[in-house]
Amino acid sequence: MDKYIIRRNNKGIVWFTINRPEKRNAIDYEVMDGLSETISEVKNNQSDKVFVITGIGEKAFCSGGDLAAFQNLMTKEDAYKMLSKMGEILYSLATLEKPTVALLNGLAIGGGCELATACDYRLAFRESRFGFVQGRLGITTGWGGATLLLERVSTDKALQMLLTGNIYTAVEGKDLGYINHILSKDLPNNECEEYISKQIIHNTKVIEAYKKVVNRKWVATQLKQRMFREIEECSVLWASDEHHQAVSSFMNKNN
Ligand SMILES: CC[C@@H](C(=O)O)C(=O)SCCNC(=O)CCNC(=O)[C@H](O)C(C)(C)COP(=O)(O)OP(=O)(O)OC[C@H]1O[C@@H](n2cnc3c(N)ncnc32)[C@H](O)[C@@H]1OP(=O)(O)O
Repeated sequence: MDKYIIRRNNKGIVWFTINRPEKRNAIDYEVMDGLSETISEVKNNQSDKVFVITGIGEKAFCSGGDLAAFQNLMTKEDAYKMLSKMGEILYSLATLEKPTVALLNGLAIGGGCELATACDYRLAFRESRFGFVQGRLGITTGWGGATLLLERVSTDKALQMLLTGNIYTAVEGKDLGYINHILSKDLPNNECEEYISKQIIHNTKVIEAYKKVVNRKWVATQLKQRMFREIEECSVLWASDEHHQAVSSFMNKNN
C-alpha cells in the first residue's frame, strides 16, 4: 500500500493524502520524501494552482512523527538530521508561492499540528481535534512548528496552545484563530474545493505576488533561522532520558 496518494483535479487543485491509517497517518521518511517531491512539483508545474494536504479516513489527519521509525534516534545529532529534514520541508511548504490548505479530517497531533500550521488555511471537520502534545514526550515542537504558529495566531494564544498541550475541538480552534473554516463530513472534499474557489479567486500572478509579500516579511524576520534554532533546541531535549522513556512507554502501551 502506498504511504501517500497524490490526486490532481481539473481545477489545478493537488491533493496529497497521507495513507497510513494503521499508524494514524504518522510521518516517516517515505512520507517526508513524498511531501518534499510533491511540493517541488507543485512549485514548478504551472497547471498546479492550490496544494491541499489531508489524511486518509476519519480518525486522523496526522499523528506527527512516526515514533516507531524514529525511536532509534538517540543522540541530538541523529535527532537534528531527522528534525531538520522535516523543518526544510515545512519551510518550503510555508513559503510556496501558491495557496496551501490543511484539511483536518480527524486528529492532528504533535508534528501533525506543525504540518497543518505550515499551511495558509486550516479547514476541519466539526469532530476533528488538534493539539501540540510534544511536551508530554519531554520535547518541544521539533519541526519548527512553534515559530510557524506565532505567524498564525497571537502570541498569547500560541503560548496557551504550546504550554498546556491541550487537545482542542475544531470550534475552539476557530475561536483561537487557528482553524479558518469548519466543514461537514458529508462531502468534505467537494466542500473544501468550494471553499477554496470562494477564498482564492484571483489569477495566479496576483496570488503569487501576495505570497511573495508574505515571504519577504518572513525573510526580513528570519523565519527560517528562527525555525532552525527551535529545531536545534528540540534536538537537545530529544536526547534526554525523559523523552526516550516517554517514547518507550507509548510504544509498550501500543504493543
Ligand atoms: C517527530 C516529531 C515530533 C514533533 O516535532 O512534533 C512529533 O511529532 S512526536 C509525535 C507526536 N505524536 C504523538 O505523541 C501521538 C502518539 N499517538 C497517540 O497519542 C495516539 O495514537 C493517537 C494519535 C491519539 C490515536 O489514538 P487511538 O485512536 O486510540 O489509536 P492508537 O493509540 O491505538 O494507535 C493506533 C496505532 O497507530 C500507532 N501510532 C499512533 N500514533 C503514532 C505515531 N505518532 N508514531 C507511530 N505510531 C503511531 C499506534 O502505535 C498504534 O499502532 P499498533 O499498536 O501497531 O496498532
